[in-house]
Parts: sequence; C-alpha cells; structure tokens
Amino acid sequence: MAKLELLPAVDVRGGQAVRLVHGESGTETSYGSPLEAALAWQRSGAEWLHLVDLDAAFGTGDNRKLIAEVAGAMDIKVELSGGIRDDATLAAALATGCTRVNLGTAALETPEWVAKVIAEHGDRIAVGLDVKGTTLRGRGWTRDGGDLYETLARLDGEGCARYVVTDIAKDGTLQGPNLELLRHVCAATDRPVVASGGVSSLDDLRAIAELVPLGVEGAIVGKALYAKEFTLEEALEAVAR
Ligand SMILES: O=C(O)c1ccccc1N[C@@H]1O[C@H](COP(=O)(O)O)[C@@H](O)[C@H]1O
Repeated sequence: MAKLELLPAVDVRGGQAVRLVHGESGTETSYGSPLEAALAWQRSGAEWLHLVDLDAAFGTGDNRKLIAEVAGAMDIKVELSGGIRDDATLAAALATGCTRVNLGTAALETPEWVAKVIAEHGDRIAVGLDVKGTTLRGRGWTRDGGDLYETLARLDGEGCARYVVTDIAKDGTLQGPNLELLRHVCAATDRPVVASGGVSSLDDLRAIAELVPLGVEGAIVGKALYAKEFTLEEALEAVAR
C-alpha cells in the first residue's frame, strides 16, 4: 500500500509565516521567516511543501516575490496556493517551478477558466475544496460558493487530477481531522485527495493513513508542527510503511 504523503504548510501573511484559526483573518499567530520555516521542513525530511499566499487569498495584497523566493529555494516538491485566479497569476505561480498549484476561489467563480487550465496543465492543477459542512467557501473562506458534491462531480467531469479537501471548522484548531468528510469525498471521486485541517497528533496522521486505500494521498500539517505537538521527523516515521 502507498504511504501517506505529508505536506508541511507555510502560510504567508504580511511577509511572515502564520497560522490562522478556522482561516479567519485576525487570528494570526506569527512564526517568523517563511523561508526559514520551509527550509526547516526540508531539512527534517519533507518531500512536499504546501505554500500559501494568504494575502492573495484574502485579497489584502500579495507576497508573490517572497513566495517565488521560497519556492525557488526548495529542492522538494511544492504545492502552491492563494490568489491563483487568472492567466497572469497562474503563469506567475507555475513559473516559480512549483510542482502543482491549488485553485480555490477560481473553481467556484470562474469554472470555464478552471476547466480550460485543467485541460492545459493536467496534473499541475489541483482544486482546493474548502468546506463548511458541505458548502464550499471562497475569497479567503468568506463567501459561499456552492455545494461540495455538485462541484466535485463537475470538476471530475472536467478531468481535475486531484483535490485538497479542507474542513474549515477544523483548520488551525488542533481538534483532529474530519475523517468522515474525507471518507465521503473519497466515495464521491476516484481522484486522489489531500486532507487538510485539524491534525493534532501522530494518531491523527495514522488515522488519515488508514484512508489511503480509499483514495487519500496526502495530509497537510500546519499548526501541530508549529505548536511542536510532534516533530516532522516523528510524523514521517508514523506514516512510513
Ligand atoms: O490555508 C488557510 O488557512 C486559508 C485560510 C483562508 C483562506 C485560504 C486559505 N488557504 C488556501 O488558499 C487557497 C485558496 O486561495 P484562492 O481562493 O484560490 O485565492 C486554498 O488552497 C486554501 O486552502
């Protein structure tokens, strides 16, 4: 059986690595230099970095230069997200050399454009399904954007390669992942799913790893690493097969 991939997160706001609670603006805890954080995860053995421009996601500016610097400094795979919503922002994101981008708001607001870029870029495009209950949220998770399963069916039909599923109610809370949501999404699609939100312990990671046969490919880990609930080395060991 394939092992669960781990994607330590570096979310950038105002030039700093931060963590939010429920993705709400104003709840930031700052963890210093994004480049230092990313390099630390790489040194600890990460194979992936989940890198987010939160200002671009919220529409409060962007950290594009810094994000490109961080992505360019990595020898590992990078999943890049936040504010990638049109040809210019997609071109800038792909030009960082990232392995793939993760589209959120665009999948809800400009579905024709997303279908086009999925057709053009295939596996380099993932869609972030950021949900409250079963309602998708966009624009920094401040606006409703439709039903999770209707959108998933549409994106499957358009050939979307992969989904990053975030339970907003869990994100940044250290309350454990929403395993039920992950099971339901995996039942609704045959595409790989990356789990995001709520990881608090090595047992949470082991529980997500149990879902690999259902289609869960990876897990994003944020707050738990920054809060030192466990080390990345311990996390990688916990999901090694
Ligand atoms: O990661 C967060 O904490 C987060 C909080 C609030 C909004 C977005 C967040 N992250 C990621 O941003 C992209 C969505 O950006 P966009 O809608 O495409 O501009 C998505 O990957 C979220 O997971």
